[in-house]
Amino acid sequence: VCTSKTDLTGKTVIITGCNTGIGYYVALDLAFRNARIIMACRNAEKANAAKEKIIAETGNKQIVFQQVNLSSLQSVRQFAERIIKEESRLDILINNAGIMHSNSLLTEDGLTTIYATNHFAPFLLTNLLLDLLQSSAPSRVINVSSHGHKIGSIRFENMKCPMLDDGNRTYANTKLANVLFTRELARRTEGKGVSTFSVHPGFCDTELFRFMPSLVQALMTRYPLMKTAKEGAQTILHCALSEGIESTSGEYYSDCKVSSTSAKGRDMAVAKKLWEVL
Ligand SMILES: NC(=O)C1=CN([C@@H]2O[C@H](COP(=O)(O)OP(=O)(O)OC[C@H]3O[C@@H](n4cnc5c(N)ncnc54)[C@H](OP(=O)(O)O)[C@@H]3O)[C@@H](O)[C@H]2O)C=CC1
Ligand SMILES: CC1=C(/C=C/C(C)=C/C=C/C(C)=C/C=O)C(C)(C)CCC1
Repeated sequence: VCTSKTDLTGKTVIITGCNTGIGYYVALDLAFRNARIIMACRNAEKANAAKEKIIAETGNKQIVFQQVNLSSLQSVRQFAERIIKEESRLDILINNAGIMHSNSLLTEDGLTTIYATNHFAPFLLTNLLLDLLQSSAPSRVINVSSHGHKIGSIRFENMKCPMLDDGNRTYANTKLANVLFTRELARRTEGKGVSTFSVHPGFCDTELFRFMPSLVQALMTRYPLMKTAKEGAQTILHCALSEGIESTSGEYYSDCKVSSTSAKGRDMAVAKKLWEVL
């Protein structure tokens, strides 16, 4: 459990995909801490309903919805432009949104939807907002990854269109990209007041598994060690709020402590090369 007492009065936070699941509970907790929260979500109806719930529960009226579809690079660029124009500061960026489904869908940019949403969008968004994060330092970027990254690998030759790659595990590959992106981002922002962490939230009962067969979903929810979405929010909150963890920038966290990644998750040559794709 995140035990930080940090208050966020005067601070601005962006959380992607926070109308439901783990992101919702991150937003709710940070609203209790008086943050100005920008809910970066794709569905206006769902986002506004979640926003009203958070305002009603916390009394914090500084909750704003800004529409973004993370499976569209144009939408990500437009969102970042609006933020840069309208916001004077950005203290915490939480790249939480993610999807897990078949990789046969392609975006308008010709990317596999799952790779576009889980890796290319947070990669692009963070880089577009980096100057604002740096001018607001000390600031933080949290990238929500998964232990699933441990069976992932990065294949640059078909990263944009992995459906051509038989035997791929696209979700796991995107989560490995999150781990590596975080490590290289930490290297690039060293000494600039921006800290970044990748997080495994735990195996949580959320809508992430909505595209799986209902029988599998039913079996999963009977798994006794499954966390609630609120429990899944804790490590993200720890990385966003805890004092004195800046020296671990770039690391991967699970259960509110630094955790180990796969060997591929420590390959800095691959991490650096991520900046050459897109
Ligand atoms: N649940 C688990 O066991 C685990 C989850 N994770 C990670 O945690 C993160 C949160 O997932 P979780 O809460 O479980 O899942 P949910 O499906 O409950 O929430 C995902 C959120 O992402 C949003 N989203 C999806 N696609 C887009 C898009 N194109 N543009 C904008 N927003 C989008 C969803 O919006 P909408 O409601 O409109 O679909 C939703 O708000 C993900 O990165 C996931 O990979 C990691 C390990 C385990
Ligand atoms: C498939 C399946 C199971 C396990 C699923 C697990 C462990 C999923 C983990 C998913 C993660 C970590 C996703 C997020 O990144 C159970 C419940 C054992 C039994 C029912 C079928």
